[in-house]
Amino acid sequence: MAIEAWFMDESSEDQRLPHQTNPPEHVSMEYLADLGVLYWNLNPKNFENDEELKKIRESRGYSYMDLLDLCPEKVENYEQKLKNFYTEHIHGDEEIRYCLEGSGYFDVRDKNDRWIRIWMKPGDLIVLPAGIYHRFTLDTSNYVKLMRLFVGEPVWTAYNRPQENHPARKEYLKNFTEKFGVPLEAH
Ligand SMILES: CSCCC(=O)C(=O)O
Ligand SMILES: [Fe+2]
Repeated sequence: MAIEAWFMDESSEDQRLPHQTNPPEHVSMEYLADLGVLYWNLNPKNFENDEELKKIRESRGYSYMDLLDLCPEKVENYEQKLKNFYTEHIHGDEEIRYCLEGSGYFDVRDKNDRWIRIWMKPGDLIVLPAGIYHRFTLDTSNYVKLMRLFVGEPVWTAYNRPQENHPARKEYLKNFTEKFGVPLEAH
């Protein structure tokens, strides 16, 4: 099963709406893979003893794991956190999220700096590469339960855009240049 992703429209309406263009422009897994985004579809009901998840964690060194239940009762400074999640940023490391319940949107910038909206639903595991500009919002269902994975001790620090001199950003752009032979415009 593939994940659903599309280019976003320019409207400033409620961030929890789908923001599809008219007509919709769907984005393939191959296109996302070119941006360095990895994807797996797993059985979310079996996350506690899933051999496939175990293999992914072992092969990629994801030793750390915790669960984030994104609702006002369970998260301190809920509104502020949601605001921060939707502020465009990068990290010095991969961001790995596995959706167990509910749903939400990860937005990532493509090589022409357009927003791609990735709809995370139960069973979707994605890896965003270090240095990719991204943000996250709940959708209109208003609830998501995510597994967070990390290599070693987790670092959640977000560096808000612009970050063109951040080593992770430079490295990400360099990977692009090597892959496509042309530099990604620095924004
Ligand atoms: C709710 S997890 C996704 C938000 C995000 O980009 C982050 O935590 O850095
Ligand atoms: Fe992030």
